Amino acid sequence: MEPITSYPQFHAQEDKQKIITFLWNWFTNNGPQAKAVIGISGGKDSSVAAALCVEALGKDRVIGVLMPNGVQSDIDDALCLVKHLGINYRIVNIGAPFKEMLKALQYTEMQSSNNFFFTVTDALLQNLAPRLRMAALYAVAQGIPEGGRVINTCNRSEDYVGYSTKYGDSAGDVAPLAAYTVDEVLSIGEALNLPLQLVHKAPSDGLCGKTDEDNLGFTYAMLDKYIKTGICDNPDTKAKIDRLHRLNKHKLTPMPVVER
Ligand SMILES: Nc1ncnc2c1ncn2[C@@H]1O[C@H](COP(=O)(O)OP(=O)(O)OC[C@H]2O[C@@H]([n+]3cccc(C(=O)O)c3)[C@H](O)[C@@H]2O)[C@@H](O)[C@H]1O
Ligand SMILES: Nc1ncnc2c1ncn2[C@@H]1O[C@H](COP(=O)(O)OP(=O)(O)OP(=O)(O)O)[C@@H](O)[C@H]1O
Repeated sequence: MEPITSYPQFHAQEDKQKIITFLWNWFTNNGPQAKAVIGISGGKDSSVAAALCVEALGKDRVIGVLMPNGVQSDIDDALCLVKHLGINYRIVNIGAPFKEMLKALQYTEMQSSNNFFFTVTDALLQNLAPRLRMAALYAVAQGIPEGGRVINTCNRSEDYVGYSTKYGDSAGDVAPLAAYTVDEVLSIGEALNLPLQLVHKAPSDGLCGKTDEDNLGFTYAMLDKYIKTGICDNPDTKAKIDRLHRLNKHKLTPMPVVER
């Protein structure tokens, strides 16, 4: 995905319908009885992705999984969404496994030696919760008698700069939003008549208390414009976006293998 000058036209209603048809076709070919299993954070991406699955498959084939890490201050937003959509949901709290894994890693840190130094960093911990959520989603999908398929909720803007945890929230069986930038996802959310407080909630990783835009150091408006037009008014921001894109390309490509 490079910035492109001939970016595809976008019409919220038409693209909404396009994704719904895509999901219907994908499930028909890859799990005609299967349910869509989706992590519901209460933010816009999971809300929009879940609503699209409901439109494509009907509410009885969509399972919301709420996965607080201990206590989640905005869990009411996730509950609001599942109730708005009328989908079945379960709460799988990742707090205990997170703590146990942290303990095991801290023990590994204590064993650090000159020839194997290891520290439990904030960055490492921030990616641990998304990976535990991925494990929970695949477990739920496998435990459903009809089978489940895990819905990836990443959008094009996040993917462009690698703003996701590899094999964490970047995982999934199908990615309905990956062709759409953040502003387009917002418009699709509005076209789906989702509660505005969810669609317009400031995106945050739910990991370190900062918004995505604080973490990235630029706004999604700037990023979206750059992806669509190749134009970035601020040279420092352009350099930052280009750098993140280059460094994170590995998240979007299949694992390299030896050619024989
Ligand atoms: N060149 C390369 N080729 C192949 N693999 C490469 C690689 N460079 C790193 N790697 C591998 O990738 C790993 C690093 O990737 P990763 O573990 O993902 O970690 P990383 O990219 O460092 O961090 C993920 C970023 O995404 C943000 N995030 C995560 C989850 C959700 C959201 C959200 O708001 O939606 C945001 C998070 O705040 C953080 O800024 C390395 O440890 C290494 O294993
Ligand atoms: N507490 C949670 N419970 C359930 N799923 C979660 C939770 N946190 C994150 N997820 C899942 O991981 C995805 C990425 O989450 P994250 O909060 O990091 O950022 P996001 O890309 O802004 O998504 P969203 O807009 O849905 O919050 C979410 O879309 C959701 O599917």
